[in-house]
Amino acid sequence: MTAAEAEGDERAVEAALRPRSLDEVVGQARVRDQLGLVLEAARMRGRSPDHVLLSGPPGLGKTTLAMIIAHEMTAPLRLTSGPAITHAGDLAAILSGMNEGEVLFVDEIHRMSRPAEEMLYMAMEDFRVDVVIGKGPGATAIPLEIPPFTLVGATTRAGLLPGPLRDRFGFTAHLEYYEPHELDRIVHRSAGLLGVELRPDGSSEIASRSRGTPRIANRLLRRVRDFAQVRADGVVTLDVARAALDLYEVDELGLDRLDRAVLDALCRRFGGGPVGVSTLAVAVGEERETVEEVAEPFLVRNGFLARTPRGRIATRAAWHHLGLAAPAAVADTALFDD
Ligand SMILES: Nc1ncnc2c1ncn2[C@@H]1O[C@H](COP(=O)(O)OP(=O)(O)OP(=O)(O)O)[C@@H](O)[C@H]1O
Ligand SMILES: [Mg+2]
Repeated sequence: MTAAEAEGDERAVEAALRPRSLDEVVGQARVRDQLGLVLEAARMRGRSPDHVLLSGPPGLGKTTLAMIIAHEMTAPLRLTSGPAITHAGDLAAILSGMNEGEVLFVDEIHRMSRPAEEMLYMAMEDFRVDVVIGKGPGATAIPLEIPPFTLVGATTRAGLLPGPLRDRFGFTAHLEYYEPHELDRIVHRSAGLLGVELRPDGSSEIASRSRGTPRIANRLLRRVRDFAQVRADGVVTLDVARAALDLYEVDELGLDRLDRAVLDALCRRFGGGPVGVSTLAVAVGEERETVEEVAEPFLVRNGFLARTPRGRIATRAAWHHLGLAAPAAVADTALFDD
């Protein structure tokens, strides 16, 4: 199997594990309740639901919820993403092809170009866009009606969305990291779908190392399953889960190789900081975005790293976790928590 095939395979498994209806969604009780109400009310009125913004760190269920919204409304779903819309014309082409009641999912909506964003404001509010034909003094704007639709936007960075765009969403759901008992249920559910035999303590071991993230829980489950099949009798017990996760360098707290590399660079190379996130990213050989959106939220949440106006600093817990003695000046996390 080539790397591309393997990745395609992973994506297919991920799709197979996605809950299809709100009832199947584990955790996020508040979001589920609120969204359920929005959808139910829209169904009663026979109208498209209000535009929905889903925000939160990667892997918590934004794409899943977008698909569920369409499914619950028995509406077709169109998928696109901010980076794919480089010109306003790209968006005009999508919008002009929409049918009444359709759900348009724009992933990474914070990465849309400015002109497209402005066109979207109008489309969201008035279900109309102005398509500009030609350039310079001869340019004319042709108004184009769009049938009522529901925009579902997803972003890992709600803070980056301009106010006017944020305000045009009738409902905003912020997804939170999952509790270990919720991840435990997700692991059980996925094991059932994948036909993996799982002991309760094996499952909770996977859940507790999954950084509060369903996608990671599902990925770790698959790696543990590999290990169980090849090195054991196929059953995921506590010992099997532990041995497999150690092999894949996921530690007891769920820190993976990137998380540890970030902390390691921060402490060993930069004396605990403060250091800018770009510098830190270069030091670990990763994109700034990856460090900022994948590693940092988890490290901040667990009190290993703090964001300060002057840069990132390692907390006492970070030094400890690496087995290093913290310099006397290292402050307690609480002072810097943001
Ligand atoms: N509440 C949930 N219950 C059960 N499984 C879930 C839940 N949320 C997410 N998952 C699982 O986690 C996987 C990742 O979810 P999803 O793709 O929706 O995340 P995302 O927020 O869109 O991430 P990204 O920001 O990277 O696009 C899905 O395949 C799904 O199986
Ligand atoms: Mg997604």
